[in-house]
Amino acid sequence: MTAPTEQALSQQALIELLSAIVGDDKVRTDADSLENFGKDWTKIYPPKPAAIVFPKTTEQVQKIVLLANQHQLALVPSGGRTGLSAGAVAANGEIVVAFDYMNQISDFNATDRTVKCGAGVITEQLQTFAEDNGLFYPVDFASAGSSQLGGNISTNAGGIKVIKWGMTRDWVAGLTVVTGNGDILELNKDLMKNNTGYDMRQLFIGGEGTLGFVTEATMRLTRQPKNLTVLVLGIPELDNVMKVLSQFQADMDLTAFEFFSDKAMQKVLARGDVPAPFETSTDFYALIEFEAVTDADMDQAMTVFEQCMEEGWVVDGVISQSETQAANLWRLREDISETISEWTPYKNDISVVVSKVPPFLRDIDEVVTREYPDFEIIWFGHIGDGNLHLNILKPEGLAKEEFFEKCAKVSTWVFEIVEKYQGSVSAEHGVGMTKKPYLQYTRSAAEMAYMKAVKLAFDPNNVMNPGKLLDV
Ligand SMILES: O=C(O)CC[C@@H](O)C(=O)O
Ligand SMILES: [Zn+2]
Repeated sequence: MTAPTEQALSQQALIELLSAIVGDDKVRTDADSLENFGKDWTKIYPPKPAAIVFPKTTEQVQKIVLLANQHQLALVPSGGRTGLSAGAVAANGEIVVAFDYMNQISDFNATDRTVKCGAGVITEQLQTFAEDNGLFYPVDFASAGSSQLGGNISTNAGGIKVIKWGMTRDWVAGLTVVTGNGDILELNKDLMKNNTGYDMRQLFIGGEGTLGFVTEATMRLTRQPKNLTVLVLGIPELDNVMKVLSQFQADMDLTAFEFFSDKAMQKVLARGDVPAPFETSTDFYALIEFEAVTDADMDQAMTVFEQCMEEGWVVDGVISQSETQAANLWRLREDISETISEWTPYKNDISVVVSKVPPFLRDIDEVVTREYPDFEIIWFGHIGDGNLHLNILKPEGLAKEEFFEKCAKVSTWVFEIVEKYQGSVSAEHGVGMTKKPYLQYTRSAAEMAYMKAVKLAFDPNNVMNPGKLLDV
């Protein structure tokens, strides 16, 4: 459906054509909107979009894409803009397609346990909807109050419950997308079983809007968990965190297993919003969550905790006795990212298979402590999934550019270790612009050539989020 390419448009003509599709009041070019909708949480690249457009239907998105093909315009999809890899940044005069008005929840089906969501539905909106209907949407993260489903799907967002419930991919029953060619595709039609060849739905999940834009999704829901209980344990040696994980997993079904360093926790505590978990301070902490359905579940957790104490892996611990206590313990972990954003952190979001975490972590920690003697290093993450967040904090007096340059150099060594362990340079935050130069540490040259071919099949004129994920 690609239309022939025509002359470049003047700004005025562009606004008129966009307004003809979505209406005058759904196109914005004021300075505040350009600044706000042109960037995500990375804040590295100065935003410079040409216009922000707010479609209300899939057909309007299709018309915008056809227009982009006709005039060689670049489109950037925009959801809650909570991304950390600059996947939704418009720094080069692009048109931002914001999904805020496509936020309807409809077609709830209690038998199939599915519900249809516009791309602009906020994660928390879906979580609340599920709860109101006696069900549960389990993909959760600190930014659930502002992230949108279209963005979650396009980045295959993970979060804090992946160990039990998986990533966003596992909850997408069907998708409506507009491809870079301007075709509307209904992918998988919400089926549980559908072995009819390539599952193209999966290409759009985690595709970062480079093949097309997700406009609607049917999401799966599940039963509500019962009495989620949180344990925080003090673990002096990093190596022992994984021993604690194995010990708990041998006997229990966990809904989360997270870790954070004392340095990370001290930053959160310094804000004064949440109390310390216990008096002893250790270099590392694990946060464990499980369903305490019966007294036996609680006894089991206590038995494993005592075993870990006897082994000397754990020196202190606390268990939540109420939902409020559980929520406060979670804040020790969930507030880290936002708290440290004050220090303009250089972010790494790396992963390996769980069994390789201890040597992987040791190798990387050695490199970063050697190479960053003057920088504060903050470790935390979803260690139960093999996913570590390594944040390097910028010292106060150092210019941002110099800091990022130094970090990028060390990144290469970090990613060589990632490659050696066959890990990922982006476990859950996506590639966007920040990780694009490092994709080859995780993807082979042959894989990347196929990825480019796929991109061009769906988006031959490279109008969909160009410059993100990979260059074509
Ligand atoms: O800021 C980060 O590095 C991680 C953010 C998020 O993925 C988290 O797990 O809190
Ligand atoms: Zn994370």
